[in-house]
Amino acid sequence: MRIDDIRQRLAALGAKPVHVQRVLRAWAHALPLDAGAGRRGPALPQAVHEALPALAAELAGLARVHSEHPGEDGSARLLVQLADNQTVESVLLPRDGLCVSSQVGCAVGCKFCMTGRDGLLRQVGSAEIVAQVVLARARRPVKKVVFMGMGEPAHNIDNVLEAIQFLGTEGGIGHKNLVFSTVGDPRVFERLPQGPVKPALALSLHTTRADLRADLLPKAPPLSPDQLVAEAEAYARATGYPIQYQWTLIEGLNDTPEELDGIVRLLSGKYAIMNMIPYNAVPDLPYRRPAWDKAADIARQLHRRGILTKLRNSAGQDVDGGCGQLRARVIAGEAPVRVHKRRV
Ligand SMILES: C[S@@+](CC[C@H](N)C(=O)[O-])C[C@H]1O[C@@H](n2cnc3c(N)ncnc32)[C@H](O)[C@@H]1O
Ligand code: SF4
Repeated sequence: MRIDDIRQRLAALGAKPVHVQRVLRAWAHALPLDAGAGRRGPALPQAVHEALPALAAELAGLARVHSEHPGEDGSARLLVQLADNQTVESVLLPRDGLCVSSQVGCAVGCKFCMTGRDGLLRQVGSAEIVAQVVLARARRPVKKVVFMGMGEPAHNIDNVLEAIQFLGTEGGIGHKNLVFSTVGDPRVFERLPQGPVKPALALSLHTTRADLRADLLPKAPPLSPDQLVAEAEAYARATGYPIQYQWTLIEGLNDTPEELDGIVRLLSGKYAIMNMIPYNAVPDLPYRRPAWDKAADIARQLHRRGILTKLRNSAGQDVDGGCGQLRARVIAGEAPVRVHKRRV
């Protein structure tokens, strides 16, 4: 379901724009849909008022918690069941953040990512994206939303941008606290600068070598790392927020001295933060997580060479690392693993 469908249904019942906004704002903040109506503004038309219980039930059915898995770091991973029983993952992050999913599955097929293994199953509608925020807000405050869960937001850009625009207005989230995470796609560089709500951009770079990137991210658009950085830099300068480069650090693959030289060449002088996230191993895949000390040394070296670098663990990794792993385990009928790893 799209947010626009809800707007149109309310309008068909006689709701004026001010009523529609009031109902949607209440929803976005996990309040009863009639919260505030008649107190600080006009009462809702009778037909709208009468339709609210059914609408509330329908919106609640867009996303339900199938299971909840608290992590050691204050995060909690939610397996979220959509109305057609498909499931996606949302992660409640420490410090009022939320990671949401934009697709069930993903067509990019990154070789190291669990989400990409079965291809794309379906798009997540804009209302279903907001419903993940509403579910989270029923549990704790949400002041930042990152699109780093399952799926490639660029492949569902209309729904994702509709959700971003809504969250940045009625949803009350600061624009730079909405983070669009992508492998990089011409549609992103064309559409993001045009929107009234401009999110921050996280670019999953992973390597500075065009040949390795084409191999690891087989269905990502054929933009070279140099082209991606040039496009992203233009967006950073236009918005005033730095690009967050994502680098999933994989042992022996993109943790080499040549890659560090490549990063320095590509990102020196750029308005950028390099986020290095050691890989969470996925069963049956040949990729390995580097030792924490080695990852820390890489981050230090980059820092010394002038690249603002942060070494991070992905949140909730003790309750099933990279996005898509929890869903896969539950589908396979296995209990989520709990492993103890060093935290940042
Ligand atoms: C799941 S993707 C979703 C957003 C978008 N498709 C992208 O690739 O940026 C978000 C981030 O998770 C990372 N990721 C995927 N699998 C991972 C794993 N097993 N361990 C650590 N990071 C992983 C990706 O590299 C990407 O930077
Ligand atoms: S890392 Fe992102 S783009 Fe790649 S398969 Fe996973 S979800 Fe899709």
